[in-house]
Amino acid sequence: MNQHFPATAEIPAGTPERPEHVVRLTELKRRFGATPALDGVSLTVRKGEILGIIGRSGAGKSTLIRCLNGLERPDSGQVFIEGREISRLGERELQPLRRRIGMIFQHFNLLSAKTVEDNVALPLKIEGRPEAERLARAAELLEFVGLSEKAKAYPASLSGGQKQRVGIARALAARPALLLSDEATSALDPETTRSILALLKDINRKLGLTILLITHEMEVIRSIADRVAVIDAGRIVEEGPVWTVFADPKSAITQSLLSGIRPQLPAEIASRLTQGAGTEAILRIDVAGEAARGPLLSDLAAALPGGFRLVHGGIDHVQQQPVGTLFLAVTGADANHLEQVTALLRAREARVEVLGHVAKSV
Ligand SMILES: Nc1ncnc2c1ncn2[C@@H]1O[C@H](COP(=O)(O)OP(=O)(O)OP(=O)(O)O)[C@@H](O)[C@H]1O
Repeated sequence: MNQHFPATAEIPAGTPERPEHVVRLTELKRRFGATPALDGVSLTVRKGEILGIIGRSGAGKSTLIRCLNGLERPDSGQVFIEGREISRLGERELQPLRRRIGMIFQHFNLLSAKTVEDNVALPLKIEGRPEAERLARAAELLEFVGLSEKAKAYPASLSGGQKQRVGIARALAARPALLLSDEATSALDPETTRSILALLKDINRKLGLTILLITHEMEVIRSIADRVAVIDAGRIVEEGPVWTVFADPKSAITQSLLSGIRPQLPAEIASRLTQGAGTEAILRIDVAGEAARGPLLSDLAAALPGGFRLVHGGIDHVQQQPVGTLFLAVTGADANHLEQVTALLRAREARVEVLGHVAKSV
């Protein structure tokens, strides 16, 4: 049942597709009138990984998904699914390829007139599988998502989290190569979101299934993604392992998307900052990985005879790596002192910025 599409003659010579690339997009462009919904997107999703694509409303996420499942044709560029170029295929040739992508949606998209087990078995019915096989697979999947007792229930009697579990079971029914999650937790409360994300992580680990996660929430990326690609105005503006992007976001849009979950200078201090000298200098220090494992604060204490106070911040863990931001108020440090401290921190691969001064103790 777990069929793989053979390499085809349609793959241009000289660009051998690599089996570890479940999805590969090259310079994808799609314009609606004057709006470039996709403006040259190149991206790969590697076998077994969870790739998160994050962007604000209008960034191009839906257009990207529609190009991936062949509902939208790009103006230019290519979409490879398991090594097969799909962007020019006709509807009939697309059908079996679409089945290689299991999708879950924000509003679950279950059929209300069908029972839970029939919803789960639907992709197999479409494939023409015999009933006994369909029901056995549905039972297996409902057990996996923890909903065996709901097999005969109808979607209306389920909670949002349960509906999404059914959606996930249905997406897995035909043993896809890729699970595509389109804002799958956006309609759920925080606790249910956590349990659905934990289930997706479990699916990735236990089944080795590749997951492409589309979201506008950094918390979702932080929880389960291995890699993140940030999309803005139809372009991938930043891409990398989640913890490195969290530790050192390069683009303004990534910084802005992270502002809700990374420590920020408290507004009451920010409003009192001046660039002239004052009694206390306010420093922002960003550390990650090895730099966050060293005795940074005791080194700082030794270098700052006037002392300092931690006014805000902390160390978080992203992909088991420490990633932290600290805001310090440094007392009695002249420009010379601050330069020495800055050099010391940079030597330890911390990023440091003197944000300004405050006239009084904060
Ligand atoms: N069929 C269409 N006709 C005209 N403009 C479109 C069409 N589809 C998308 N767009 C435009 O393309 C841009 C990208 O839209 P898209 O829906 O892909 O973004 P998105 O990131 O999915 O946004 P959201 O999170 O709000 O769904 C937007 O400016 C949108 O208005």
